[in-house]
Amino acid sequence: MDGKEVLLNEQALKEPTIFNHNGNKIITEDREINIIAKLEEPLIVVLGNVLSNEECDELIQLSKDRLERSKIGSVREIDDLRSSSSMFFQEGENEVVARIEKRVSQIMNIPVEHGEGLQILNYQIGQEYKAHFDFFKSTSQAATNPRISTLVMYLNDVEYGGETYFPKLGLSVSPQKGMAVYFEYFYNDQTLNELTLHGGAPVIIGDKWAATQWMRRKKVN
Ligand SMILES: O=C(O)CCC(=O)C(=O)O
Ligand SMILES: [Fe+2]
Repeated sequence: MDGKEVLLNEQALKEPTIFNHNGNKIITEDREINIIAKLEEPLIVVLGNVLSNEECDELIQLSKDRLERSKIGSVREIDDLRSSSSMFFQEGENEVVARIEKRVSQIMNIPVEHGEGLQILNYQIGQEYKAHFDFFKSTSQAATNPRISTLVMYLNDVEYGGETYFPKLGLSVSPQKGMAVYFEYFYNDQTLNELTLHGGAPVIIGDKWAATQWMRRKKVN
């Protein structure tokens, strides 16, 4: 190989991803998910038809009396970074949660047992989640079982604001009921992981409901 060929090969070589779906659909046990848009590296995938309208409404109903001010980090502290309210479901807590966990595990290609409980988030006007990384600091205790990927599902349409934005990539995803955005940050190349910096933009009109699934490298507990 001459120098030029080596260079071309290096450029063509992408790191393997956890997400393993090609084509325009993901066929899970109980639903066909649409692959709408992809950024290749770091991999970010916009997905449609992840949840039915009824599932979105049910998740809101089941969580709305259990919301508390959101916390951050592996030690769960209150911080200005995040002004939303949220709650976690226990794994398999009820029928709809169990069904969604199973589907999400097939989308994310990671066993259900590696998931932190499904988290429901509610943002009122002006509330936001400032730009952050979902992975833990390498110095934190939780880093022995790192977070590797995230799926943010939208449970309602937000009239204005509330986008999930990736400031280093100039990308933002508007919340649409039943749709989701997937991203992963388990690359060997740490610069790729750092490109997954993201936030939930302030809601300007309406309110925003979302469900987040964070996956870990190993089983949780
Ligand atoms: O609300 C959003 O759009 C983003 C949520 C998020 O970043 C998270 O739950 O980690
Ligand atoms: Fe996040």
